[in-house]
Amino acid sequence: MLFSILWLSQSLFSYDDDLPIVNRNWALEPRIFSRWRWAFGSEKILDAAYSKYKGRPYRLARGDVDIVILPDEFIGELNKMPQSAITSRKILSSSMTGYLNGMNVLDKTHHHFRMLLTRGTPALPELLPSIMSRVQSATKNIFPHDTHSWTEVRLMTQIVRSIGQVVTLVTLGSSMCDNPELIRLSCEHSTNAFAITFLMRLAPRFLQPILVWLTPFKWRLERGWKRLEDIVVSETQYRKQDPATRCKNPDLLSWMIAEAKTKEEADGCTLTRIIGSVFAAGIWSTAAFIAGVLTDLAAHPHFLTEIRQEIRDKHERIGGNWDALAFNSLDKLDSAMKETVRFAPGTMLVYSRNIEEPITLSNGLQLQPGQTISTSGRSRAMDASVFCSPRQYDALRSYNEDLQKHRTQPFRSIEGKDHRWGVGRWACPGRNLASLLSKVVLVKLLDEYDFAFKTDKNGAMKQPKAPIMHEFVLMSPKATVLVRRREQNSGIFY
Ligand code: HEM
Repeated sequence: MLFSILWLSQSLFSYDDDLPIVNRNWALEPRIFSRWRWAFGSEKILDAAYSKYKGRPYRLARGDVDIVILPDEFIGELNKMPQSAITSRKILSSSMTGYLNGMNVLDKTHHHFRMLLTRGTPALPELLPSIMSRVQSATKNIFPHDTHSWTEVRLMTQIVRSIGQVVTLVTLGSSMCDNPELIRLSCEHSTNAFAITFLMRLAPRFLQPILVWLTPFKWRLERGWKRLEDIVVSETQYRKQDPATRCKNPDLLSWMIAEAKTKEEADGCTLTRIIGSVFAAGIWSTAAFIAGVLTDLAAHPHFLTEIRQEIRDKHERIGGNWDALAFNSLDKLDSAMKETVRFAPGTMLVYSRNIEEPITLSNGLQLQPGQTISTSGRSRAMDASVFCSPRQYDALRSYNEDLQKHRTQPFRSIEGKDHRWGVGRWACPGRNLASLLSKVVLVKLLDEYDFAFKTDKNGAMKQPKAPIMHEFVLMSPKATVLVRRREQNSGIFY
């Protein structure tokens, strides 16, 4: 009898598509085990699955959801599917526990996505001088001036503030982004939203709505949402009274009001949620990425010297007048950026999508509505048949491999061999901003400062590494480095 019940339940909880299942030991295993194994061992799980099933689809039990992980070859045919058949909305928001931190607005709209790409990207040259002046003053205020001794700093804490100000500039405009309260709010918002995701993904879904209130992050986040709503709703009302003149500024809020197609798209509360979600998506990821490039280069001084020289030569050639073209023609720095993101990609699972209509892939695999698919960007980035000696850091890998290709597929491009921005129609809409902004910050910091690491008792350098939790790879807020202003720098002044 017991065996019959077990057999029946096992059959009910199994799939009938014969895909191998990874990270679940038996069909009835409580999902919490998969959650915890994934939270703390995702890198090993993906590596083991890739060596076993390379080139074949498999099903990954993440604990919160079962995801069909597809090999790269299928991305091309999936990209050709209509938007009604495959979408990124729900899975992005549920992976970020949007139902707990308010990012579930991403379920309902793609208005911000369109605006960031179709309005934000073309506006970058116009926005660049404002971005540069904010980075200039933030650097002066945040980083030490002493050229003789080293100061220990929490790298992320410093960089996040600068990035928070620029993302606020792009989302709310120059009239609002210098408000210290708003800068603090944007940074804290991003931190609290991620903290909730990281912690709550450890708990079963039914307990999350209760447990989340036991964390300080939820209370802080809710206070932040309230304050952000006050600011954004009143600003929205003000701009809506006269969109022709008050929505002329190049910022996300203005574009979204001016080009809203429905009443809801221009609603102050919806816009608050969208702005908050863009803070969460853009600030921490960009700051962590910049911190990663700096520490990688500091740990490999021969690359750092070469890249500094490239910056210095460019500075002289352009007579100190940095513009988008100058930033985008730093080939060696661009190559180092690709290499850092290959090791620390923000998220190891990319191209996560929900299936909305039945799809049959060219290998005969049937994808059903309600299923979730993804690809393992991490496995590709560490595949020796894609990247030679993949576990070795080589800042000039892309530059030396094929300079022509490196230039036609720079860091900001979605055409690269790895999937740093995701793939296809729904790849990261902030990629052009993230790339340009990172270069503005890196040019200034690499030229003007030296970075070093503390040593342990054996004298070995302690380079801070981005820890991995769940599928996320992000530099810790507690990571510290030693910083010293360089006596000999090019005097780059934005
Ligand atoms: C180095 C920094 C960044 C990295 C590595 C990064 C990477 C990614 C990735 C991999 C995705 C998922 C794409 C997919 O599923 O195919 C994504 C989504 C997203 N990113 Fe970024 N991103 C960065 C910076 C930014 C910035 C600066 C912004 C905005 C100002 C931004 C806004 C977004 C948004 C809104 C989404 C969700 C898109 C949706 O609703 O479907 N990101 N990002």
